[in-house]
Amino acid sequence: MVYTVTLNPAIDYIVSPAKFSAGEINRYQKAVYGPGGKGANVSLLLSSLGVRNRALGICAGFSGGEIVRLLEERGCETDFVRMPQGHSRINVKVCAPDGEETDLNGDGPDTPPEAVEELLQKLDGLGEGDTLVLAGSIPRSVPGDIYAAMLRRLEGRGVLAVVDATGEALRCVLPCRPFLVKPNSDELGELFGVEIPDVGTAKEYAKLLVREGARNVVVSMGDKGALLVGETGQSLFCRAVRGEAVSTVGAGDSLVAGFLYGYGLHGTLQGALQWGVAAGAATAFSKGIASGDAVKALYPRAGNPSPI
Ligand SMILES: Nc1ncnc2c1ncn2[C@@H]1O[C@H](COP(=O)(O)OP(=O)(O)OP(=O)(O)O)[C@@H](O)[C@H]1O
Ligand SMILES: O=P(O)(O)OC[C@@]1(O)O[C@H](CO)[C@@H](O)[C@@H]1O
Repeated sequence: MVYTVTLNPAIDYIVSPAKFSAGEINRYQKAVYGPGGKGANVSLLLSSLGVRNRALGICAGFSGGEIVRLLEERGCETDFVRMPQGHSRINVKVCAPDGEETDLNGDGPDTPPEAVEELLQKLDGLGEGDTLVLAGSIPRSVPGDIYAAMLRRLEGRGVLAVVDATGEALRCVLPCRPFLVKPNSDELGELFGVEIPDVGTAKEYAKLLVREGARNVVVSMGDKGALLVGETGQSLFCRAVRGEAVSTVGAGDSLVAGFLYGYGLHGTLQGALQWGVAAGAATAFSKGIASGDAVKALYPRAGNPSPI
């Protein structure tokens, strides 16, 4: 069973004004909103692809209740810790007509140690055959090494760990030997204080993450595609599917969901990467997270990942 953890879930409110300029009143006609936060997005797409999973996390207030309701409405099993104070964030995504996207992501509610402890206890039942996806930002009030603490708690239980995090939260999980980490190229660059202009440079720095302990690293590179570097030294590149992007919000999370779906289907990293790239594109080409059917329809257009 796959479990996703979203410590800081959100309602994503996506607007596409006909014109957008900072400092002015920008009017929009229609908005699309849905449950968000990286782990929740992975759960949404896995459910739509028919992969049984449970979305875990911590939420609060009217928005937290709505996030859980919307997830369940879309077929996700959920088990969130509900805090009595505060409210989960509402993240506003502005898609400008020129294709540029602006994200307004909140800090999220204060999250006390008791809420984190309650969540940790929910993880205690995981074991052999389970996959745990830890994805998204860590609320300010939660220790920055919480993902590493979760993985240490599960050590020796045969749980496959997937981590989509940035900065120190990512670095400190590496010694726990996660099955997969998925930085995008900017996040990988930030980790080493460098620019990642091309696939060759991405490969060089992804290898360093493998050396620090990651079993597999996927570097997502937006409309270029995605690179995989594995612990046995293999590296594969899969070019992005060509098409018109509508909103790339959640494309990285979709890549993670597609990767897990493909890995379950084929049992190979190659198959996993190809499904991941198809899923990322399916979400980039739609407003909100793509449906499983849209991913399956795009899969034949995703090229075979090839050694690089
Ligand atoms: N414009 C696009 N056209 C085709 N495929 C895309 C496009 N944008 C993203 N993708 C696919 O989705 C994958 C993930 O996208 P991206 O690298 O933007 O992730 P991300 O930065 O982690 O996104 P987010 O944080 O919003 O989830 C890419 O590796 C690519 O395969
Ligand atoms: O602030 P974080 O946790 O880093 O990212 C949150 C977020 O931008 O990530 C998802 C897209 O990947 C959205 O659903 C959500 O709003």
